[in-house]
Amino acid sequence: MMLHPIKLFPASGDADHMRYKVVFLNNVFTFFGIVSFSMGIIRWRVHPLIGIVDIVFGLIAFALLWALRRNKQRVELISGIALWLCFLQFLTVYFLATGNSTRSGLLLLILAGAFYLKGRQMGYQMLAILLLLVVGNHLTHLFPSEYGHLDILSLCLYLLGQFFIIRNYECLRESQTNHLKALNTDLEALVKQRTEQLAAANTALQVEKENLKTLSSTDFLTGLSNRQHFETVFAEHTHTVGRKISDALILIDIDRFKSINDTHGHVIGDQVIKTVAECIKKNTRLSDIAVRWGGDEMMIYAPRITLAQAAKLAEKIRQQVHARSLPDIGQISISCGVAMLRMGDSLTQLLHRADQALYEAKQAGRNQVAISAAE
Ligand SMILES: Nc1nc2c(ncn2[C@@H]2O[C@H](COP(=O)(O)OP(=O)(O)OP(=O)(O)O)[C@@H](O)[C@H]2O)c(=O)[nH]1
Repeated sequence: MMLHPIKLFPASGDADHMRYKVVFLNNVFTFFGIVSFSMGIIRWRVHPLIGIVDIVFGLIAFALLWALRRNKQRVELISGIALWLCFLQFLTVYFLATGNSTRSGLLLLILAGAFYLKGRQMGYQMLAILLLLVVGNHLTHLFPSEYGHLDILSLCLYLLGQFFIIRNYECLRESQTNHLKALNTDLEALVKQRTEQLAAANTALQVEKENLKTLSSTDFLTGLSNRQHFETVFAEHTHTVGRKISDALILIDIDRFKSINDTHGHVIGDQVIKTVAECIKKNTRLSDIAVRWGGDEMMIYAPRITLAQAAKLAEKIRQQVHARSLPDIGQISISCGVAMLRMGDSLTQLLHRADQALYEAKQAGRNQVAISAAE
């Protein structure tokens, strides 16, 4: 349950972080001002000096109340002034008044106020000053006082008793605060640990996602893009491509691959496919897409390229493949068919022209590049 300070007078600006002190001082000034002022008027006839002192301090209390209402942020300064004025009034009343020991209760108020408003150090100092003054004056009789030995003893005991209660309460509060702080530190560490774990898990997930994405778009054997990925990219690309398209498709097929497989087995056949794929990868730009279309058929889709450049690229790859000598097999060769993308072309139409060119290359004796007759 949340505890709230008791308000004698409603204090505005309660959102202030020092509102407890402000409310406390508001109450003290109001209560003290009324009491002191009234007591001053009552005492006026019996003891004019004390009456004047009471009235003056009552007025000062109202002045402080007014100052506090205008300057809440200066609560520390105002509370300091109030404390010392209170102390001053105690001195005047204590040393000048006669015939009444009840006002010594003011001592207890000053001590509690010092602890509450100014903290432990000020509380200790005030306790020492008050004890010294009371006991010192009683021993030296510097100022006239009607307090007897027992009065002084009980006063000192009240002061000490109050001090122990405040001190113990402070210790209790401190241990509770420390306990809360320790809990908070544990909680912060736990939150930090969990956040780090979550961040690590998130990064791992991202990496896994990227890996899966790459895997789903890559041909396992060659590392080239797979057919499905190319079909998607081609559809997106032709959707956004402008009027000035100049893209080429180079269709590549390994010559007499069936007989390589039949003679040397599928494992060696796979090696041949990988070798051709490496040559293709080595000669493609970042903007090109190298694809394993299926079986021993691969292709390069090269955007922003002329027909002559595409044919030259195909020829270069053909020469490089032919220049390689594979263990057990020796030389291998490829045939290439080149076609250019036309406005409104579907992939099937483009492929059909490239395939026709490839067929021409095969018919003409293989190990060569042919350009589509439609170009
Ligand atoms: N090793 C291996 N062989 C494959 C793979 N996929 C398809 N093949 C084989 O590749 C051969 C394809 O041969 P074709 O392209 O039809 O004919 P070819 O012998 O290359 O004759 P030309 O193309 O006319 O020169 C078939 O024997 C398929 O079994 C694969 O992933 N690995």
